[in-house]
Amino acid sequence: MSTTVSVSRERMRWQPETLAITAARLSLLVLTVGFAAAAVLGFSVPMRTQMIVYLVGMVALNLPHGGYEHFTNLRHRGLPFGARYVGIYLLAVAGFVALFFLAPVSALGIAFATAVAKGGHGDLHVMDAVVGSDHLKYRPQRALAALVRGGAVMILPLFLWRDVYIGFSQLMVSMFDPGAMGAVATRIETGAPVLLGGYAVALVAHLLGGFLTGGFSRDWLRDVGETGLLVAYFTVVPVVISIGLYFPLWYSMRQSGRSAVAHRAEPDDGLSTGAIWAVFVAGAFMTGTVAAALYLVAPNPLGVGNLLGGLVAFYTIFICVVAMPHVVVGQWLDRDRGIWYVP
Ligand SMILES: CC1=C(/C=C/C(C)=C/C=C/C(C)=C/C=O)C(C)(C)CCC1
Repeated sequence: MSTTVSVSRERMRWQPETLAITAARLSLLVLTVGFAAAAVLGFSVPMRTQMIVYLVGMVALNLPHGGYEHFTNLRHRGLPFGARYVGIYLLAVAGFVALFFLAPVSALGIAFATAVAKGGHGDLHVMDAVVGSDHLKYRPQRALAALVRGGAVMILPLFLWRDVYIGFSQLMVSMFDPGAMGAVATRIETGAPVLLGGYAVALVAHLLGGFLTGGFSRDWLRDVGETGLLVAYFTVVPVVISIGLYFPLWYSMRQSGRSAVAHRAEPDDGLSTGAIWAVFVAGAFMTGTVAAALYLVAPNPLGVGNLLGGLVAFYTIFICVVAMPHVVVGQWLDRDRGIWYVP
């Protein structure tokens, strides 16, 4: 009798990863429904409020998770590996900043591609570890899944919130070269319908392909549900808020669920609290130094608009400058483990 009770309690007790995935889904669902209702009732959120939400979401909620991601990637890896990682990472940061001076429009394109890659590939590994990805049987299928999930973040808002999107893109480019602004606007204007068409084709191919290889399975159904939620969220929620809350509420929340699964599978490395604290302080110091250096070298660090807009533009360039090597060095050059490690 008591065994039955404890077994059913065990089943009912939620694992951290289940909680994280559910919380992420619920957060985006509530925001999507709320903003859809607001739109129907004719309410709109002032840009000032949107920018404050973005900064709080990205700086206070998302940045700490980025530090934690680096920490878990370097944990268990030894000093030579850590030193090599940090060295290549800083070189990549410097190279990316240099590209913003040489070709700001192309660099901005790489920054946007970083957001797509981080969102998409990060989510693919969450599917592998927690949600289920058995219906994605072939490599091109997995690449398409990552493109569709990450593309929802950057491609959909471009079409639906075009003026705001272009305005901020111009602001970001103006940090380095206000003269390059005209070129950005026309490139984005002409590229938008092509990108949206491509995205629609990729979306249908991804969902159909998953059905063909996985059938009417639980994993496929979950994929349809989550992909649909992302598409609805980025369609309905105004772009500055949608991107600013996607990273903390979806990306980071779900990655913490994946990390919970990864930790369970590996032995404790015995790092003392003091050592963990020291690594975090060193990481925070390095991050702050990169931000300060970017502020000092950029000709117009806060762009040529108002202060709040300038802060959004500066923070976005900064986070892309540190995120690009995070994906390239931390994941794609680190074949053994990478930032989205799944045991
Ligand atoms: C296009 C665009 C934006 C770009 C956001 C980007 C590019 C965010 C990247 C975030 C990353 C890489 C996070 C990593 O953890 C803004 C500023 C929201 C304003 C509206 C238009």
